[in-house]
Amino acid sequence: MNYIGTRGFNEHRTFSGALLDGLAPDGGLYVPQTWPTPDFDLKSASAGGYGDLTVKLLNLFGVNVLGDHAVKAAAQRTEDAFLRNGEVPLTKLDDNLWLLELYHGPTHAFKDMAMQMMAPLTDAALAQRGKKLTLVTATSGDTGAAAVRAFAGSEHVKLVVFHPLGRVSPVQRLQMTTVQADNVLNVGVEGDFDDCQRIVKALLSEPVLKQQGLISSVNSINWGRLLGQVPYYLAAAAHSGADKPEFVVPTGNFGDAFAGWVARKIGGNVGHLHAAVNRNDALNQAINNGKYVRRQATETASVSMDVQAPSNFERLVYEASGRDADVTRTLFNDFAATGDVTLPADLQAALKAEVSASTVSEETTKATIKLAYEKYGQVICPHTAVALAAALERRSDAPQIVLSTAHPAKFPAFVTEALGFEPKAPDAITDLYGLTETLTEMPADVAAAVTTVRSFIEWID
Ligand SMILES: N[C@@H](CCOP(=O)(O)O)C(=O)O
Repeated sequence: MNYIGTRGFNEHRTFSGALLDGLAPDGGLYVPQTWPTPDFDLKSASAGGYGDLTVKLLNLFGVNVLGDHAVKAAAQRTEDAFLRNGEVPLTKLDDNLWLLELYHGPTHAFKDMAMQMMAPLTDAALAQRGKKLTLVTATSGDTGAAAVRAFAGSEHVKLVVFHPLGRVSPVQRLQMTTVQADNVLNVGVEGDFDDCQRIVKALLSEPVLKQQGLISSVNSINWGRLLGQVPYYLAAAAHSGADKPEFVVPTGNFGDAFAGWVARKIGGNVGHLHAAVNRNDALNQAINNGKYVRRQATETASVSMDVQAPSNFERLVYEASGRDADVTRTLFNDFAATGDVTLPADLQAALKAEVSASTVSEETTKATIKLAYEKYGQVICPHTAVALAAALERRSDAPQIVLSTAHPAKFPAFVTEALGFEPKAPDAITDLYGLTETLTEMPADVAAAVTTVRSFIEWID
């Protein structure tokens, strides 16, 4: 299994190469050269357990270049982050309606599954090459916390996490800034998530940094990160017993929804995919109105979804255009230059055939948190509420699985406003309050980021 880029990069990287590059050298995103056909039954694939399913899936996508030991370690760690008391965390709300609780890992967000897996895989890839690595990562809250948790203390990795200053929840910030590890640097950027992601993409091809050693990212632009999110679609679909359930996904950088697309593409028991966004709805506008426009992100309660330039939209465009690298490159280069592109009508229609999308207001988000508690007895986070609201609006006889992506105690203020009481927090969250924080601040500027990262990574080979 080799990987190529969405903008025409065709040098065929192995999984290991794609993992350590993060982005293809021409700025495109890595995708498998061809979509593999599993030689195992995906519908019953989780019968042997989540770890076993993950091993099969990782091998299918060529992760075995890193050796069986690394694959097994990765699968074990992702299983530990996924299960709730040893079980698939699927909660039935109603006939044909489930919540998939993806927040039972160490930082109480769905990012833990893939990030726990990325740490042993990255270690194995570096050991094979005898190299060290700088990881740069943009976060609107959950990715950064999960990355810090997974990589803190790693001997071979230095991790720099950029978050929009004052625009992640206090718990998310504490999860990042209170981890005192020499190999981790937290940077608050005077801007929004899209500024952070733009900076990260620029750093990956920055000549001075590249000269100093390997540099990659653990955002979902990295194929390895995204692959770690595929198994839970298959496990949830199998566990529900439903035939081709629809998945409704709270959406920011579009990595999670695209992982669902991958699960379906390789023949998984996955039906329709719906991306639910908050009022930062560039993705919804692109899919439904054919206009992809970059606006400044505004703050919402579902803060991790405050994204206006969702990176994985590029993978969807590549696939929907029939893997047309010229169309993809032109569209995303134009978008980077002007921030305003109109999609060709045939491309828009093709995108719509793959994924639907809708926008949920702040008012509806709050009302849905209340409804989830009163009708279903569930306390949910604002991101989950966005997806549940979208699912309820789409309700038919079709089975639906709503991804519940974070613990409500990561967003206590808004959840308390909605419910009139504070969500019960696990010890891992209450223990954060009062700890010492370490944070560097910086303008939303690539040159400033280069200086910041350079002075942090002087040990690189
Ligand atoms: N919602 C994310 C934004 C980054 O997404 P990723 O999937 O590309 O890592 C966050 O919480 O940071």
